[in-house]
Amino acid sequence: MSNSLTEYSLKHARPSNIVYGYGTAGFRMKATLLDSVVFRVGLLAGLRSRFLDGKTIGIMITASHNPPEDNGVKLVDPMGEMLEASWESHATSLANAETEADLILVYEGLVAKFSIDLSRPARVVFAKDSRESGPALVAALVDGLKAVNAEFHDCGMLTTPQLHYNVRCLNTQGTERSYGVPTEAGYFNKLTSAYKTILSSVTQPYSITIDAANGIGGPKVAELAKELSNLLAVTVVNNNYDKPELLNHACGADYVKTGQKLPSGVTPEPSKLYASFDGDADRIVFYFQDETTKFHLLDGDKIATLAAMYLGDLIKQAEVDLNLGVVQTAYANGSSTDYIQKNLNLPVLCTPTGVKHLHHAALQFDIGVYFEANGHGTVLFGENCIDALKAADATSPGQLTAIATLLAFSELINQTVGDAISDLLMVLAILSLKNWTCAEWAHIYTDLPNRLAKVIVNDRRIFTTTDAERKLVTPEGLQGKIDEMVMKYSNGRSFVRASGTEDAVRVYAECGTVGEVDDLVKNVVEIVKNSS
Ligand SMILES: CC(=O)N[C@H]1[C@@H](OP(=O)(O)O)O[C@H](CO)[C@@H](O)[C@@H]1O
Ligand SMILES: [Mg+2]
Repeated sequence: MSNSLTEYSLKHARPSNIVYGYGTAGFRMKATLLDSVVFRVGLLAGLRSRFLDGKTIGIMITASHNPPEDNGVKLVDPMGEMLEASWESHATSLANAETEADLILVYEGLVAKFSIDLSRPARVVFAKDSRESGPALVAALVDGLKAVNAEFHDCGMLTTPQLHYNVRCLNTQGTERSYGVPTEAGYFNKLTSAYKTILSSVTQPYSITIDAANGIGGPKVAELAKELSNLLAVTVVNNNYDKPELLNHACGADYVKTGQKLPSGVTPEPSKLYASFDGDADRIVFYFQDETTKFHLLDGDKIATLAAMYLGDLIKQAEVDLNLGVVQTAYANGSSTDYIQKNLNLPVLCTPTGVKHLHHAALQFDIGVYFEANGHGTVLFGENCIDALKAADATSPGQLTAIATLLAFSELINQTVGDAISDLLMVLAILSLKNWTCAEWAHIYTDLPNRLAKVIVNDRRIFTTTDAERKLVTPEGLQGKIDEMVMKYSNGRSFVRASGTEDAVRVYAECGTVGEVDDLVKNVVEIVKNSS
C-alpha cells in the first residue's frame, strides 16, 4: 500500500511555501496550486469511506463563484451533507505534509487513530464544474483514489447539489428512506415529478430568465425545463459553460448580490422576474426592474421569508403539529428577521457564516428553513415531520391537499444542501400557487439599505468574534469603537469579521437610509484600517 502511495504521490508533489487550509468551502485557490491537494483529498476520501464501513463519499471539484483561474475541492459525507467538521483538520494535515515520507506518516497516523481496516472497500463518487482546470485535477484525484485502492465513479460535470444528491441516493439505496435514483435522470425526475404534483391545478406557465453565470447550472436547468414546458417558460442567458474563461464574469449570483445590480447579458423587461445562479449552481438570487427602472433584489432573506410564510400556512391547513423555524446569519437584513419574528411569529436562529452551521441548526426544527443572504440555502424536513405527515388522518379535502403539498415540497427541495435549481422551482411554485407577481413578493417587507465592504489587513486572524460573529473579541477595544459609531445612525447595525474564504476582513452595515449606510460603512472601514 505505502509503496504505491509513494509512487503515486511522487507524481503529485506539493509546492513549497504554501500553507493549505480546509476552510468554509473546502480548499479553494488558484487551480495551478491544487494538484497535490486534490490527490491527497482522494486519500482522505478513501479513509473516510473505510472509516464509515464503505459508505460512499463524494468529492466535488469546483470554486463556485470564484474567477475562472481558481478551483477548489470539497468532500461530501454519506447523507449528502458537508464533511464532518472534525475531519477538516485531517484534510488540512494531509494537504500540508511536506515530503512523500511526511505524507505517509500523516496517512498512517490517521489509519491508526481511527483503527481503519485498509482491506475493507472504500467507495467514492466525484464530479467537477465547467472550469478549464477540472480535467487535470480529476486526473490527480483518480491517482489518489487508485493509490489507496478505492472504488470510484466519475459523474462528469454536475452542479454541486447534484453531486450531493447522488451521494445521498447511493447511501440510502434499498432502504426505507431511499432518497432517489443516483443518476442525473433520477435527479431531474424527482424534481419535475414533485413540481408537477404541487402545481397540478395551475395551467399558466411561469416565465423567468436565468443568468447561469456561464457555469454548469445553465445546461442542467435547460434540460430540466424541457420536462416542465407546460408549467415553466425558462430562458437561459450567460449560458456559455463551454467557454470557461467567461465563468462568473460580470454575471452570476455573487455579482448581482454584492453589487446590487443587473448582470451583463440581461436587458430587463419591466416587472418580469429574473434569477442568477453562481458557477456551481448552489446559490440563487432573484431580481427585477420596476416600471421606473428601479432594481429590486430578492435575495436569500426574501427566499427564506417566502418559504417560511408559505410552508407555515400549509402546516396550519394540514392541521399537523409541526414546528417551523428559520436560520439566518448576521448578514441577514434586519427587516427580514423582524418580519419573520413579528409578522410570521416564527423563531429565528442566528449562526456563524457557512452553510454547515445553518444546516446543523435547521435540523432542530420539524421544518427548518435556512438561507444565507447571498442565496445559499434550503428547507429541511425532518424524518419525524415526514412520518407525521404520512400518518396524519385527514378529514377534509383542504387538509388532504395541504399534506400532499407539504410532502411534495419535501421532494422538490434538495435535502442535502442549497440548490439553485431546486430553490428556483420552490420559489416559482410558491409564486404560482399564490398567484403573486414579483412586486408582491418584494413588498412583503422592505430591506434596510445595506453595504458589504472588504478591508485588506496584515493579518486577518487577529479578528476573532463571538455571538454568532456579531461582536469582535479581538483586537481589544475595537468593538467598543464600532458600537459608538453605530449609535449615531437610525436603525444602524454593523459588524466586522474575518472572511473564511478570502484574505480579507468583511464589514457589514445597515441603516435606515442609503445616505446613512454609506457613511456608516465608510466609518467602520476606517476604524478597521486604523486598528491593524
Ligand atoms: C458574506 C458572505 O457572503 N460570505 C460567504 C463567503 O464566506 P466568507 O467567510 O465571508 O468569505 O463564502 C462562503 C462559502 O461560499 C459563504 O458561505 C458565505 O456566505
Ligand atoms: Mg457555489
